[in-house]
Amino acid sequence: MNESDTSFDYLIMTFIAKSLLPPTPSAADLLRMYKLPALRKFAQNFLLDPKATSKLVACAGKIENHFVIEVGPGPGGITRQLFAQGAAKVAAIEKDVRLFPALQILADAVEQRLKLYLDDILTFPIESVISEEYARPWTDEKLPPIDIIGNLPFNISLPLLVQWIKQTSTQTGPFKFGRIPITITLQEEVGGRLVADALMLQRGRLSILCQNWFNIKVKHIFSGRAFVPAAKINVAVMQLVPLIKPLVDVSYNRLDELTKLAFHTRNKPIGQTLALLFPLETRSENADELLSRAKLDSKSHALTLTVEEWGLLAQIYSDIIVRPRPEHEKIFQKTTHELTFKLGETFINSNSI
Ligand SMILES: C[S@@+](CC[C@H](N)C(=O)[O-])C[C@H]1O[C@@H](n2cnc3c(N)ncnc32)[C@H](O)[C@@H]1O
Repeated sequence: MNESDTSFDYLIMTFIAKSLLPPTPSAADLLRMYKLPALRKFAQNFLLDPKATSKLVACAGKIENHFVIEVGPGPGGITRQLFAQGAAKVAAIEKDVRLFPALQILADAVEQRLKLYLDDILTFPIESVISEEYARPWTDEKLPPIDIIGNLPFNISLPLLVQWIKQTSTQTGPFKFGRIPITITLQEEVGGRLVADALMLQRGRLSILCQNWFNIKVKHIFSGRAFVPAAKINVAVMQLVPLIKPLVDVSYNRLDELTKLAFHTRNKPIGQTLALLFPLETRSENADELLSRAKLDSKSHALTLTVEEWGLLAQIYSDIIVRPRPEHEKIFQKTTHELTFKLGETFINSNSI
């Protein structure tokens, strides 16, 4: 938290919070009242200090009259700040049933404006709770008055992020309502991977996938001590705003397949790695075509390539594998199967990035 967040700004926030929210016990009081220890299985590291929760919500920008989807409200510390900063409505999805009596107190105080859902955010259809009145065309410069906000449970942050990137790439799920900005906490190291440029060691599959579809900013870094219980690492507040046009118009699956393979063996020259995408019988011919059409040297390394170069590679790869060559298709399927076997479950089939 920097200097300017403390004194005057904080007094104003507190004043506004009081004027917009009827008096209710604080999130910390609710945890004490209901005797709710944080549970590891739900990756619970609560943000209870109102200065910290107001900072997190401020990272989302202006949310006045917005519809907010909150991931994992916990005892409601961030939820109350959403109302304090003017959210019109909040849909909060929480998996831990123990927290509902505490959250219900807040829901009663704000009447119909807070809807609670006992569910798993990984399978919850977010789009089903957003009403059409908040939608904006994808191509509008102006973002829709909808936000996804959350102090995410670390154990599901990566699969959730991957799901949102996929949905953004096809403008489906909640993103059928427009370019909804996402403001979330991630481990600082993971946040670093999202924004890592070419040549940075943190650069990986996640950097390429995120940067192709989002404008990403690190908005704030919390020390692990800001959380209850304290987190062992620093935590970054990241904001991801979907781009009107991706850097490269390419399918998520192709870009994912290519970067998964290339960053798995990131120290090898790209020519060697990318050749593995193709069946043995056509390997050298296809790999040569891929590199020459992308104007890349076979000795380049994964870390040196720009998102645009990855995108172009994925487009050409797509081109090559969908070519109508029945015998090629057969061989290709066989080789992919062999690859899965050779490199093990964790490689081709894993979600790990
Ligand atoms: C890091 S805590 C944050 C809690 C609260 N927002 C705060 O900042 O104090 C993560 C929250 O997500 C909830 N959670 C964990 N897994 C979840 C899932 N799959 N779906 C929905 N909520 C989940 C946890 O129970 C917990 O309340």
